[in-house]
Amino acid sequence: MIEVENLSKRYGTKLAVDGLSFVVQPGIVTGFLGPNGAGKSTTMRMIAGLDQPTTGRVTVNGGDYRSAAAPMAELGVLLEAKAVHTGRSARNHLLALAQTNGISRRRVDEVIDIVGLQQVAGKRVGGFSLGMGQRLGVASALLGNPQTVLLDEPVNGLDPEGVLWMRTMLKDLAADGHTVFVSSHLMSEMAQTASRLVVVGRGKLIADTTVEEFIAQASHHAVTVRTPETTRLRELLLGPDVTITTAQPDVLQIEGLTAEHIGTVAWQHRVPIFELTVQQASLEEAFMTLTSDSVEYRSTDTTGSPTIAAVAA
Ligand SMILES: Nc1ncnc2c1ncn2[C@@H]1O[C@H](COP(=O)(O)OP(=O)(O)OP(=O)(O)O)[C@@H](O)[C@H]1O
Repeated sequence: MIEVENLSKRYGTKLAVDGLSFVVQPGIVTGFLGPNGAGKSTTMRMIAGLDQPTTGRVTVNGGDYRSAAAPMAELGVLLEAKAVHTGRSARNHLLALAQTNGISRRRVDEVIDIVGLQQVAGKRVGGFSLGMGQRLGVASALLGNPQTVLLDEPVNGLDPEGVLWMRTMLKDLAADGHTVFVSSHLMSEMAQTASRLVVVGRGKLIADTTVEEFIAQASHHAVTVRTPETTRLRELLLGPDVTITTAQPDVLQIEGLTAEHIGTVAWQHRVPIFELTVQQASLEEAFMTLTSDSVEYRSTDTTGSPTIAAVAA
């Protein structure tokens, strides 16, 4: 479990993290989302004990994990590209890490298997692709079989097979009772991986909720109806707080009524319905809506980047 209480971090005049409080529970994957510069990495660095909070506190598994007898069994961390001896093989890198932390050689082979680096474990890390480097980073994080794992953008640089592997591995870890806290810019990926979301913008908490609630909050609750009798159906449904627009000659867009209500009225008045669809925002759309006021750097290209990877002008 990770408990973050009234956490703030100031760099000069910049308040990078502003009074954040949230709890990351074991047994599920929790996603950490926010536009560029929202304070995700700073928060993760403070959780990992690599940065000192200006105010507030963090506990991992109920205490200060660094003073635990075996810190690597408490928290496994994958932050941005790690400093690794590029001349060393992946196995030797992990062996060195294991030795200094009292971890067995057997566990080194286990984590190499878990991350799928068996074929290249003897090769120099310097020749690794970004994706292989990410897998090695995950292997290091898992070496101590930690109760809690903290991963900053772990799918960065992974190919589709690697992304699928990461998703499955994170879910398996959570299903085994671990606490899994993972940041990503890839909203669609988070939708498939995480059960809960902590969303930040300009250092502040925007949402701490389930993926479903997050999407529902930002959805317009519009219902699309396809019928050959648009005029009649419109007359039957119009009322206070109901907005009906004609999307196509045989398609109505209805806001303010549930699909159940629309379907029942149509059935009662023998109006044929060929389609009745509840519109739901995608996680990308929900994210854009809820964080639109907190984007620090905005891209001038508004053609719909799926990643909100905003560009500083
Ligand atoms: N060492 C530092 N000195 C000064 N400002 C910093 C420092 N580290 C981060 N910041 C600022 O704090 C804010 C939060 O940065 P942070 O890297 O935590 O955001 P982020 O959500 O991880 O962003 P990204 O998704 O781009 O990685 C940014 O405005 C950043 O410029």
